[in-house]
Amino acid sequence: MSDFSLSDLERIVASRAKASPEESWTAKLVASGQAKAAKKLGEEAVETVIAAVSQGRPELVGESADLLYHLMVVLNIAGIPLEDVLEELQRRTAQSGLQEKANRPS
Ligand SMILES: N=c1c2ncn([C@@H]3O[C@H](COP(=O)(O)OP(=O)(O)OP(=O)(O)O)[C@@H](O)[C@H]3O)c2ncn1[C@@H]1O[C@H](COP(=O)(O)O)[C@@H](O)[C@H]1O
Repeated sequence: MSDFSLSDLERIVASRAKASPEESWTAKLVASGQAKAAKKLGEEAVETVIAAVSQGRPELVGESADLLYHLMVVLNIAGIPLEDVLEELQRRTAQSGLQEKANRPS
């Protein structure tokens, strides 16, 4: 069981965002702006989908790691703490996803 958490990744991303773009992918991505970082996140999402439907377990694990890392970069650029996302997920535990879908205004 890994003791590495998304909070650890959030801290690493925040710290590396301040590094030089020549020595850090995170800094390079942050310097390139939200449009580029979000596009990269989208690519990683597609690669994760491909891994889920047509590749093996190691590929899905690897692409999922890329996806979560790039999501952390996008959240960092937007100034949204991981805590806000976790709070939203916690709020949603009050009802099932099917209930929420059924109660949406049409
Ligand atoms: N978890 C990651 C992580 N996952 C993926 N990547 C990088 O994301 C980049 C894009 O990944 P791809 O596989 O899509 O590579 P690619 O398709 O060749 O990329 P391009 O064609 O778009 O250039 C690669 O350079 C990967 O190394 C990551 N870069 C950094 N981290 C974490 O951030 C820390 C700091 O990294 P730096 O900011 O580079 O110092 C690392 O120690 C890790 O903890």
